[in-house]
Amino acid sequence: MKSAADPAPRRLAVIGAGAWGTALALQALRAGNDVALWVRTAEGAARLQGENRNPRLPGAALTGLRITHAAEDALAGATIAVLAVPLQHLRATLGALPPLPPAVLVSKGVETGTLCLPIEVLRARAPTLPAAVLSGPNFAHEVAAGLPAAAVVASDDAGLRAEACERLGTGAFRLYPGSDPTGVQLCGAAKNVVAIAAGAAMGAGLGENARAALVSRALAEIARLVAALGGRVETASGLSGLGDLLLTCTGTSSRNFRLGHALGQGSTPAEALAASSGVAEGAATAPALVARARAAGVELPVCEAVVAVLAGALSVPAAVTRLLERPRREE
Ligand SMILES: NC(=O)c1ccc[n+]([C@@H]2O[C@H](COP(=O)([O-])OP(=O)(O)OC[C@H]3O[C@@H](n4cnc5c(N)ncnc54)[C@H](O)[C@@H]3O)[C@@H](O)[C@H]2O)c1
Ligand SMILES: O=P(O)(O)OC[C@H](O)CO
Repeated sequence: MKSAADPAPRRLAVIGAGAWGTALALQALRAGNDVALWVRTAEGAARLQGENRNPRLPGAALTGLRITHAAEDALAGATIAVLAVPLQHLRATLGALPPLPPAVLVSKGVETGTLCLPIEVLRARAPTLPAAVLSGPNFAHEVAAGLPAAAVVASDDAGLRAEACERLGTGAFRLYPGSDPTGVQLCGAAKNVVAIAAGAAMGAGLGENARAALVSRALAEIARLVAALGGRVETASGLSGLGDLLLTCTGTSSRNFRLGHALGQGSTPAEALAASSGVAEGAATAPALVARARAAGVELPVCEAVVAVLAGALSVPAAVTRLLERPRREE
């Protein structure tokens, strides 16, 4: 029973009610927060309130969440905002929100055109707001179900990363504080592109050996990119790098893997994108990631192959041939 001495639960707002925002809202509730979940449209909010379930998360009841379309209500009194909209919509969403409390960004990707990472998109709106990124091998439906999982919460702000780990973590959802937000964001963006490549390899029937080789070489290119852009090489072998590559390049729940699989089986990019359910962030991120890497003088052969396939400039078999014919260097 709650005693008079128990502090009131602290408020936390989740902005975005896709699969991941909803799963994290449920997770924040389990961790003891008073949670508001902001839904983009009034119709969407009414549907979630009425049905007490999110169609993107079969089986997860939303009991206990305050679901609202009013951003002022969602953010009133909140001491942390979890920003969970797809990266390509983050800038527009932020532009329509009232002032934010310290933010935890959970989108993975690089913005088209600006080539910004999530925290850089936030900086355009709130230049000095404390910000963290949460990333790791996390399928939303498993986190929503309370199954064991881990992620890193990385920030330059030691107070925020500690608070976010405490406010969003539980025994089953193990959050590690980290101090390399640049590396974590690059790993989270790149793994979605690599998952498209892995899916394509499997869809084309190239076999398990080919996938393992592809993912290992992709890990090397991610580590080079992280180092070139000021992150730490070790981050690539952590939860946001190797951990998420393992999940997304092998788990058939991955939308990015499924998109690649369809390409490998012979769908055109337009057909594969039209058939994909939810947001496969790797598709929009691939050209932006490659452009950002090129600007830093870094070559990303696997990601560049994905860009060419998605643009319809190269078939999956031709992309494989191109990768196999590259001059060999020492590993
Ligand atoms: N689903 C996962 O398992 C998972 C896990 C970790 C990270 N992520 C990341 O979280 C982010 C959100 O993914 P998700 O899986 O929750 O998305 P989703 O595919 O479940 O839902 C898409 C969301 O985007 C919203 N949306 C559509 N058009 C919009 C617009 N114009 N402006 C603003 N919002 C719009 C929809 O309302 C919906 O809430 C992505 O960056 C993804 O990479 C997802
Ligand atoms: O379904 P995907 O490919 O967007 O992957 C979801 C998460 O990013 C996995 O960590």
